[in-house]
Amino acid sequence: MRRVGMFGGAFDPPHRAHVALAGAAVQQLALDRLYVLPTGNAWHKARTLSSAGHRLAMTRLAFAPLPAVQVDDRELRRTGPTYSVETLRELQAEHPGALLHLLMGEDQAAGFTGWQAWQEIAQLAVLCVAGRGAGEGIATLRALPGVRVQVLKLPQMPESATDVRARLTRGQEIGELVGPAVAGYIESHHLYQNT
Ligand SMILES: Nc1ncnc2c1ncn2[C@@H]1O[C@H](COP(=O)(O)OP(=O)(O)OP(=O)(O)O)[C@@H](O)[C@H]1O
Ligand SMILES: O=C(O)c1ccc[n+]([C@@H]2O[C@H](COP(=O)([O-])O)[C@@H](O)[C@H]2O)c1
Repeated sequence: MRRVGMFGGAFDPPHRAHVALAGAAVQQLALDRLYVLPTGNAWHKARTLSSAGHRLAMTRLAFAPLPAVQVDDRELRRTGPTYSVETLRELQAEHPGALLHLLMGEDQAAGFTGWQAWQEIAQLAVLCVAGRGAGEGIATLRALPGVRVQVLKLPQMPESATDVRARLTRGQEIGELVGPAVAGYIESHHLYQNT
């Protein structure tokens, strides 16, 4: 296993931009495996996330069409705040010699120096960014010494989990945003009715 990716997120819920980003990364970075990890304790987010069980189930459904993806629940099982550096250390130990790639959207790139041990993350992995704005996040990363940055070629994608949740509270359709499997799960479990 020579090229390994990591893509973390709240996935509350996962939507089509997440899957498009993952698919583009597998192809453009020639990843042998991409670990997709729902976040356990998202210390950096203000709102309380949906339960780990629901987010894990939806993440499995959303990424099922991508054979290189392995949905991994280790961050959900870990106690304390979720730090990506811990996961990258584990992946490095599990795949000695592999080139690690950390995937993120540009909004996360913009705040990267606020991440726990970001310098170590930059040593452990190539940062692979999908545009989600005017380019400031990518410029921020490129200005950091010792950071390897790769920009994924993708059209700008307007989807956000915030928008999906807002639509659900208004009783609007979300199938186009999340795909039929996740939409069916949300409907059958009555999720996001009051968020
Ligand atoms: N439309 C998008 N374009 C590019 N990257 C995205 C997009 N949506 C999410 N991402 C990236 O996917 C990762 C996980 O995102 P997350 O699960 O927080 O979804 P979100 O849509 O940003 O959620 P929320 O609206 O609740 O903040 C992050 O790195 C984020 O930048
Ligand atoms: O490790 C950190 O300090 C850190 C700080 C902010 C975000 N992250 C990770 O970045 C990923 C995307 O975060 P989010 O908020 O867009 O879901 C998710 O896996 C988070 O755990 C990680």
